[in-house]
Amino acid sequence: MGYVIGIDLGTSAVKALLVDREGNVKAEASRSYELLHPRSGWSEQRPEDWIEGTIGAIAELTDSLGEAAGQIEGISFSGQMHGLILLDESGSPVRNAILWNDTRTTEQCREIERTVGGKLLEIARNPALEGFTLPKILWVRQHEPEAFAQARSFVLPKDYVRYRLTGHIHMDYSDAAGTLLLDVGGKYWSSELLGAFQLEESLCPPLVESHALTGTLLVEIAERTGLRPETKVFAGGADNACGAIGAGILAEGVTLASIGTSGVILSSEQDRNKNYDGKVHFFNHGKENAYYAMGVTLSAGYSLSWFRSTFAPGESFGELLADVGTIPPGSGGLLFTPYLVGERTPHADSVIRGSFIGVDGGHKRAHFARAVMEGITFSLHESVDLLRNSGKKVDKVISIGGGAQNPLWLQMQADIFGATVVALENEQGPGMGAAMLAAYGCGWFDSLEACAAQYVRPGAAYEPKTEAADVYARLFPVYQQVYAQTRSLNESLSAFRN
Ligand SMILES: Nc1ncnc2c1ncn2[C@@H]1O[C@H](COP(=O)(O)OP(=O)(O)O)[C@@H](O)[C@H]1O
Ligand SMILES: O=C(CO)[C@@H](O)[C@H](O)COP(=O)(O)O
Repeated sequence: MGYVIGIDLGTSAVKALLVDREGNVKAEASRSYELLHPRSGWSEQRPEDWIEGTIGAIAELTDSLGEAAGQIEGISFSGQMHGLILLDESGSPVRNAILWNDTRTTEQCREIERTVGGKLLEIARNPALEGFTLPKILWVRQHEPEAFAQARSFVLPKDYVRYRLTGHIHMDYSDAAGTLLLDVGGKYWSSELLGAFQLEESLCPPLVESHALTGTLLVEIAERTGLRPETKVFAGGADNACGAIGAGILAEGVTLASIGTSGVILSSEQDRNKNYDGKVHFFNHGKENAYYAMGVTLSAGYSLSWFRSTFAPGESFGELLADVGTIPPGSGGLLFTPYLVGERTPHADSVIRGSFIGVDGGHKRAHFARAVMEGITFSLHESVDLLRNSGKKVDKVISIGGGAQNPLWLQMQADIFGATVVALENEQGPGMGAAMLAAYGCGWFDSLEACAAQYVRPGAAYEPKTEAADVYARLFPVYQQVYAQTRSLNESLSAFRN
């Protein structure tokens, strides 16, 4: 036998998966950690929480295996994207990590646009958005010059964890693509972009492929995790790249829908010159020399967990959603827009906030819960529309993430997207993609495709139902008007946020 471990460093928790050579998940463990919101729009985490959580989760897996833990050959990572960790000379973070869903950097985004204009789309292939890494670097330099002066390099969340496990600093292309400093087509740090912002190239870590071997474990980490010091550590990739790998999306033709904290519609892309004009993100895939296009809803699953913790504290998602099936599609005229922390696709806007529109005296809690699910799915449908309008065929969608655990939500996705929606058997999200990178890196397979053929197991398929699909087709244009009609109201309300 032989095993690999896939670590998914998510926003709410780190999840570790123990996978055998045949692709069976033998054990899983997770550790959650705090999300800090020191001010409205700010979102931070303590990097040390990721380390403790990761070590604890791996130790739980090795404990469950006992003697056989010696057969774990490799580990790899999937990580929440874009988060900035600045490291000082000794490799310690100079401040907390600033995360992908932090929107404090609007001013820095405008500065980036003024400084490099169209070059950004040409080189980094993406527009300046608050969540990306470069604006965060500029924010720290401007607002916390003492912390910035100590910084010698920057890494992304999973790179920091890998560094602490191995003692070596690297970044893979799929995650580097979300920094706005990578020449995405050329696969190198852009000296033109770095120079434009007077940033030293030495700040940027060496670049590697996602399946690259980056080292073995430090002795102290081996002792704490129960792994052998010779365990191979592979670079890993951005969570969305790993989600796509774990769903077998390695070529064009099938689309990914992921409802985690954020929501994503993703399509693999072979042509590195494909031009989406910045309307959707364009990043390097975790598969060598491949790419993907993706639209992002910032608060997808987060909208539902916000709703639960605010209006149904202590209830499970199952309890919260138990009556949603009794409410007809359209939630009795109640619409929700999921802009709880601003939005990315199709409205790059850090000021906009969510709304319930059409509240009626007859609405019960279940109408609100259903409206939240529909609003999240409508938001993802805007990304489906963008892909379709750019020539992509979206007729089969693999659905992953916590949201895929609910069959009613899978049917709703089929009805709203107008496509067949397929769930995975034993859905494990991006952690499975990370495990596959380790399995491929260990040489168990000749290609990621061969690994996917063995590891990815499609489950139930959901076809659009005509009646519901018709209701949603009529409601979607109404949903689309809410953004424009609440934009200036939110501008005025922003002064009251703290
Ligand atoms: N049983 C469920 N039914 C519906 N939605 C769920 C369920 N469990 C989790 N979710 C949704 O999935 C989200 C978490 O997804 P997950 O993929 O674990 O997130 P992340 O990787 O970002 O931490 C929750 O915020 C919630 O909205
Ligand atoms: O910012 C992005 C993608 O550009 C997010 O998708 C993050 O990568 C975090 O994802 P989850 O925690 O929702 O998986």
